[in-house]
Amino acid sequence: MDLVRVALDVPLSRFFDYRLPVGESLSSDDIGRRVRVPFGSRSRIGIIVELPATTDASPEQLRPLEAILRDLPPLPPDWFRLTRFCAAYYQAPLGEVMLSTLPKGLRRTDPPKARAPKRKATPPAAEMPPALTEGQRAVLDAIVDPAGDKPASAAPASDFAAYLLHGVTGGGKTEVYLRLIERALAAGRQALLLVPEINLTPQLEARVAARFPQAGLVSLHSELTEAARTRAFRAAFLGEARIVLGTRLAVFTPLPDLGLIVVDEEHDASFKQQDGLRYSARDVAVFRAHERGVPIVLGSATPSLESWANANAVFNPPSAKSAEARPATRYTLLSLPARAVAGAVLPPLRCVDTRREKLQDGLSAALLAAIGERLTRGEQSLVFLNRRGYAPVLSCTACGWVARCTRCTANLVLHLADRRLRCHHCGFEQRIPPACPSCGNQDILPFGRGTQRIEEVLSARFPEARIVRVDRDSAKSRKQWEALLERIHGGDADILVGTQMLAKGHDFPRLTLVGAIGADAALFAADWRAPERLFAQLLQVAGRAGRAGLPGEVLIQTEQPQHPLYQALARHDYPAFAAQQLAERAQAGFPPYAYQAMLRAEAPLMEEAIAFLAAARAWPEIASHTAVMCYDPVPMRLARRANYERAQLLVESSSRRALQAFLTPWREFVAATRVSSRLRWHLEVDPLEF
Ligand SMILES: Nc1ncnc2c1ncn2[C@@H]1O[C@H](COP(=O)(O)OP(=O)(O)OP(=O)(O)O)[C@@H](O)[C@H]1O
Ligand SMILES: [Zn+2]
Repeated sequence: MDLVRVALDVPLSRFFDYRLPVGESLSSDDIGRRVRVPFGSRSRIGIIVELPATTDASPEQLRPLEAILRDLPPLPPDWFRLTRFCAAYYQAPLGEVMLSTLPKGLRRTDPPKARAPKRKATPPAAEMPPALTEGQRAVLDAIVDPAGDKPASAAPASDFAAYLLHGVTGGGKTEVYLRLIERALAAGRQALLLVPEINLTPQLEARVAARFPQAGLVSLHSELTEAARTRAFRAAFLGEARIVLGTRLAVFTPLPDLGLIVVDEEHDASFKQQDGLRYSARDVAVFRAHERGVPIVLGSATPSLESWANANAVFNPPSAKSAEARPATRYTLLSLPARAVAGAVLPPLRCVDTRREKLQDGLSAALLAAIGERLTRGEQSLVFLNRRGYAPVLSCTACGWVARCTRCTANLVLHLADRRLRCHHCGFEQRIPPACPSCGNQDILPFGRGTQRIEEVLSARFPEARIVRVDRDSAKSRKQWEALLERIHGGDADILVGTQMLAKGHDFPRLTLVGAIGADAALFAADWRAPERLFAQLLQVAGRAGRAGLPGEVLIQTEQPQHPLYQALARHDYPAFAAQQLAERAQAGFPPYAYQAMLRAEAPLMEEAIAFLAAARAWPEIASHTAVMCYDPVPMRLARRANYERAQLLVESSSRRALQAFLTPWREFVAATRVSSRLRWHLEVDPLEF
């Protein structure tokens, strides 16, 4: 009998066998093809993983396939290896992983009629590249040529090499990427360029397209329509698109001629998927480059400490708790120590000590004066505050009532722009009450400041200035975001007030002042990764100043001017900051000197969530995994979200291998536990947030 084994998008670690209908035939070349199969009372799309000789299914269970889809070539073996790796490493069911990496259009049993893609007009002539700076030249010389143009006999089995490109802000990393892409294209290969949030980088898209108008560049990200994403995926898979620019999900695109992977802003937390398959696209990209034998470049002005440790043997002291000796330098460190534009230097950065002065609506005299100077000179200023809304707290001055979310352990944020109170965790919203709901007092007041309030303060202070606020409320859609960017680029903005949306990757030539306010909170956050994130954010946002030859300046309002983080920042000294943080982490046995996984549970009652985790912790075989430390279940910091109480259980080991060896059987045990239908759980490997 002709048997077909199929992977399906179901939360089970197994495949399903079907019968080949009479008259159809398949060969091993068809492994990787999509098929439509009956499953329960419905049809589903699956992927052929094997043509087995025998099956455990009884003849009655064995149903015939409904259709073999031949609109695309079969998914290739390297894609199987990639998805298998992810399923094993991230402890997720293989079928679910495989199907979830495909665009929705290819997972539908009723695919919409494919429209022919709009023919693009004849591409314009390619833009001329600038002459390289010395730094860029040195970096490019150090990176192996992805070209497979060596004589076959001399070609090594693999061109894999991983580079960490540490380039100061404005150092010209993008030009390095473009030159690498050029080399890959010239060698007849495809290039994959991963960026954290495509929304934030229409500029990059335009730059790549202008440089390589013939390369059929496609973008892959979650904001595309289903049809557009399917089209882009096809073009990449068929090799028509020679450059793929995308967010984390693009890392799984089958690319027959892959020759280069670049991960820009590799430190960015957006590379980590926070639901479903919780993978790190950066880490998956490194695996993929290794597996395909192609070079990979991770770029950042503020690399993740994981990557920095991988590129610096010196930060891997043998004294670190690590049992498994970390391979000395797994990545080659390359750097761009100076700005690329002639005359552009890193802006001087100064802390404004706010203990010594009375702030005017949250703004120091020094910052206000500096903004005033920019206005006179016709330059732009950016006030950075990573908190959207008007104020984080609305409270009654008489009874102390505070507007809280009824569904979460969180305050409601006041949004004056549309007169609403909003929960930033669950999306709940309501009108602003006219009086205190608790005591009836009419005097309820906002406390603290968000971007809307700073915008209001600045427009009262500088009525003649054109102020543009950029945050997730003002740039809800990509269209709105592009309109704002256009306004800023067109010079129709004097003062920008924005969250981290403005910190990343932008190049505004007339921007010469950056002021950061409200940053201190992160210094004392309970999350031990908070300093790493704060440093990266501030250095990135500071890096927006003075990029085009006009001298820039950065002011940071703080009550802790002597804090080592700010001191390192003032010197633009990422290596010193990283060294200090890594020393602390080695001491405390935190990543990258330990490997972690987190089991989380949520249920209507905290007891249920904790009990589930306690049962997981009571796994009888736990004692035999001596290299793994299993902590006690605890409520999460945001203990309730959207009416679910949340708890977590951390497991940790100094050996990645030992952790993996523990997780696989443990997950099976956990998955087999009977739980109430109201309880949800997931296991996350290498969690970033606590
Ligand atoms: N070789 C060069 N000659 C002249 N200008 C250059 C050169 N390389 C890059 N530039 C310019 O320098 C500026 C900064 O470059 P780019 O945006 O690539 O920096 P980056 O390292 O990606 O910075 P960031 O991390 O801050 O985004 C850009 O305006 C770019 O056009
Ligand atoms: Zn809420």
